[in-house]
Amino acid sequence: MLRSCTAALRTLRALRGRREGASPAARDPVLARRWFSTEKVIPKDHALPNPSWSKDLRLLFDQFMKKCEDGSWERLPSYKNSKLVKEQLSQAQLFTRGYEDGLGFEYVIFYNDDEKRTVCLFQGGPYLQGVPGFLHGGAIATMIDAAVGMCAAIPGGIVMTANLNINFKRPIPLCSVVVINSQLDKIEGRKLFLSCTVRSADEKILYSEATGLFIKLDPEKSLI
Ligand SMILES: CCCCCCCCCCCCCCCCCC(=O)SCCNC(=O)CCNC(=O)[C@H](O)C(C)(C)COP(=O)(O)OP(=O)(O)OC[C@H]1O[C@@H](n2cnc3c(N)ncnc32)[C@H](O)[C@@H]1OP(=O)(O)O
Repeated sequence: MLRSCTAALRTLRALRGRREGASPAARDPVLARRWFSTEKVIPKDHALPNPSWSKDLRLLFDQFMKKCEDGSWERLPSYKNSKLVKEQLSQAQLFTRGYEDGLGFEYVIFYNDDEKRTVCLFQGGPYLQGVPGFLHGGAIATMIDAAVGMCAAIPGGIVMTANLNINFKRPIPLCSVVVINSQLDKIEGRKLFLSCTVRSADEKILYSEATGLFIKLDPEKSLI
């Protein structure tokens, strides 16, 4: 926990330096080459270890990567930007990927198609603080929404959250690692019903429980 917070603070200091100093491209030759290059930039997959990941997060990540070897589990890649909105809103980016490494939402989601469930390994960084030393409830809700949402979107296609019910049972220490287990309970027409639990990395503490209703969008209906 201490190490991941230290890594996050290092990123913070680097960011402060960035505000005071020259442009990022001027300081970083790799970034500068990309900036001026006409080559197609391959988007960065954020669901992979980075230096801010704690030992617990890496350990769990390695365990799930092992489970992926027989094909029963699959690691879901995760990108900041969506091609769907690029033309209208060039600055749009996924809320959960909007922070520098280690400061906000560090997570990876694995999916098991046979069991219709996902496991999200999540480390909430120092920018997600609510009560001092603990994660903000809104940050927990966001991560639950994203994890349960992926569990709904894989079988359901384009879905939106219609209802999310959360019981916060214990506060989650900032920078700790939690495991969000989500499962699809039933489908009724366009409605997908899901449930999830948020537990400590050793599974001993139940932090939160939630249920969610996701609706498959009707292509005939406009969203606005
Ligand atoms: C645009 C998405 C693009 C996806 C791109 C993919 C890119 C991938 C990238 C990253 C993934 C990240 C995942 C993040 C997940 C976050 C998801 C969100 O936060 S989403 C943001 C937060 N969410 C929003 O902003 C959503 C805002 N809400 C809406 O837009 C609409 O209410 C709706 C689309 C949810 C449903 O509208 P509509 O299609 O017109 O549906 P009807 O009225 O016809 O009802 C159909 C059935 O459902 C029932 N029912 C409906 N609602 C409720 C309810 N609350 N309670 C109970 N029941 C409800 C209703 O009774 C009926 O039942 P029945 O009669 O058939 O038995």
